[in-house]
Parts: sequence; structure tokens; C-alpha cells
Amino acid sequence: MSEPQVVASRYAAGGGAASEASSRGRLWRAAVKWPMYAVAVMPVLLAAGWRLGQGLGLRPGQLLLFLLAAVLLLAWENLANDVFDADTGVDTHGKPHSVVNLTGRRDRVLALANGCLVVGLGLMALVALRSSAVVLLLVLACCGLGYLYQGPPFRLGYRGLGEPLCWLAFGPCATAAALLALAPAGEGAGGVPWGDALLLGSGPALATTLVLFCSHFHQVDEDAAHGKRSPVVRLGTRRAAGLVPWFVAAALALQWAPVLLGWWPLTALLGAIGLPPARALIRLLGEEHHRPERIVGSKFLALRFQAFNGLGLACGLALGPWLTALAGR
Ligand SMILES: C/C(=C\COP(=O)(O)OP(=O)(O)O)CCC[C@H](C)CCC[C@H](C)CCCC(C)C
Ligand SMILES: O=C(O)C1=CC(=O)c2ccccc2C1=O
Repeated sequence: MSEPQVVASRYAAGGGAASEASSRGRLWRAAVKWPMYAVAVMPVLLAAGWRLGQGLGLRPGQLLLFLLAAVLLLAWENLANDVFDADTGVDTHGKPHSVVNLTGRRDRVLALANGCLVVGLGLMALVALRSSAVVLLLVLACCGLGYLYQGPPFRLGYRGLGEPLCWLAFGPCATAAALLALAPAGEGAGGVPWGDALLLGSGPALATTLVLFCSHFHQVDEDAAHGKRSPVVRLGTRRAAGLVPWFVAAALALQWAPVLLGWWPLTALLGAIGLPPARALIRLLGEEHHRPERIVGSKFLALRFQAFNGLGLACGLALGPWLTALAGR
């Protein structure tokens, strides 16, 4: 049984005030899911690593503002997701750690979500003022993709189209925005750096997309019952689990190809530090894909792969010239 399910069953069975308080604490921690914010900070950390490795300057103020804004925008996405999923009923029984289920205040959660969106976009506007207006347009595109994923009347995630939207948002769009935000004002006048953004963001965004893909496994029955045709509902858990090694291989291949082509330093292979959690994830889903209670943590294993892989790549790109210089001495 997953932690939220354990907590929910303790509620149902009744218990002392102390155990109830600790159960609520656990549900709140599951609701906040702070490790998830690794996906929001990665595009700008990759852009920072890439610029350092190219010997280009960094703008720490822009980096910090972008980080904060990205976290607020992902908080919007998640709070709004709880509101929209409460409206369709998909979270009513399967997700006791939905903020709407925890507070019982749908409208206040929606107001908080909208507050995060407004402040997040306000901070991005500040970043754009100090770099290029295109940053704000690209981030608005990310938010639009986030809305298409879950908001009425679109709800494309319910039709199994969430994964491509996720890749587009965290890959080319967010990476291009981050590259422009960190460049000195005027440097971005040459337009959107799609080439660099695709090269740098494609592999890590596949790792982020794998997190979303893995988040569907343990809730496949609830999703199917509420008409949410996630890719795991469509494919079945066995075939979906068979795709996980391909996600990992493609994410790594997209990062190793530029090294083999001599475009990136050898140190960019440091992204391979994400491999141990990826192997554990492949094994877990390969063996237990049909047992929801055993695989509820699979999304967090995927997240560990995403975080270690992205951080390794960002550090490897930044450190490349230093190590080359050291080796040349
Ligand atoms: C909310 C997302 C997944 C949750 O989906 P689900 O409903 O299946 O979850 P539960 O079962 O737990 O309820 C992620 C959706 C990602 C989306 C396609 C793209 C979001 C883009 C961000 C808003 C942009 C962030 C800013 C950028 C600059 C990094
Ligand atoms: O709650 C979740 O399952 C997810 C939340 C989220 O913000 C996100 C962002 C990018 C990829 C996957 C996910 C989730 O799975």
C-alpha cells in the first residue's frame, strides 16, 4: 500500500489524535511533493552549465529570478491540477493527498493557484525586461501547454496526449527561455535559440516526460474508471513498462551523441550518474507493473533519474573546459 493509501486507511479505521495529526502531516508532505520541483529548475540549471562551459558569462540575478518563477509556475500547475481533477472526480478516492481533498476548499486552492501563476509570470516579466521579451512569450507558451494538459475544455492529458506536451514545455520552450534569460541584454536579438535549446533540452526533457509517464502506473484503474485514457491505460501496464528502458536509452543517447560528435566535452557524460535509479526503475516496473501498491514510488525513482541525470549533465558541461585545461598542463 502506498503512503497516502496507508494514511487514508488509518483515517477510515479511526485512530488517536496523535496518529491522526501525523497522518495529516504525511498527507501534506505527499501533497507538496517537493522533489517534483527538480523538473522546474532543470532547464535553467542546464542553460547555466552550458553557458559556463562555453566561456559565456552568467547573470546570477537572472538565474535566481528564473528559478523562483519556475517553481511558482509549477506550483500553479500542480494546485490547478488538484482543482481540475476534483471537478472531474478522478482524484476523489484515489488521491487523499490532493490539496482540494485535504482542505475541502476548492475555491481557495484555485485562488492560491492563480496567485502563484500571477507572481510567477510577474517575476518572468522582470527577467524578460532585463533580457528579451521573447523569454516571457516562451514561458507563456509553457503555461499554455500546462493548461492544455489539464484545463477545461481541453484536458489533453485525459486523452493520453500529456507526454508530448510535457516534453515540449520542459524541453525546447523552457530551455530556449532559460538560454535567453541568462544571456546579456541584446545577445538575444538574433531570435529564439531553437538549435541550442533542442540540443541541450531534448534528452533531459525526455527524462522529465518519463516522470509523468511513470506517475500513471499505480492509478491505472481509477484513471480508466473516470475516462482518463493515460498512455498506461491505453497500452496496458505490461506494454507501458516495456517502454521505460527506451525512454532512458533515448534520453541518454540524445546527450551522448553531441559528445561523440565532438560538440560537447567528455565530462558531459557525467549525466550517467542517473543510471542507478533508472536501472532500479526499469527492474521495478518490469516485475511489478500490475501491482499498484508496490509501484506507487516509481514516479519518484524516475524523478531521481531525472534529477541526477540533469545535474550531472549541467555540471559536466560547466566543468568541461576546466578539466581540459588541467589535463593540458
Ligand atoms: C501536473 C502534471 C502532472 C500531474 O498529472 P496527473 O493529473 O496525472 O497527476 P495526479 O494523478 O497526481 O493528479 C504535469 C503536467 C506538465 C505540463 C504538461 C507542463 C507544465 C509546464 C509548467 C507549468 C511550466 C513550468 C515553467 C518552466 C519555465 C520550467
Ligand atoms: O504530480 C505529478 O504526478 C506530477 C507533477 C508535475 O508537476 C510533473 C511535472 C513534470 C513531469 C511530471 C510531473 C508529475 O508527474
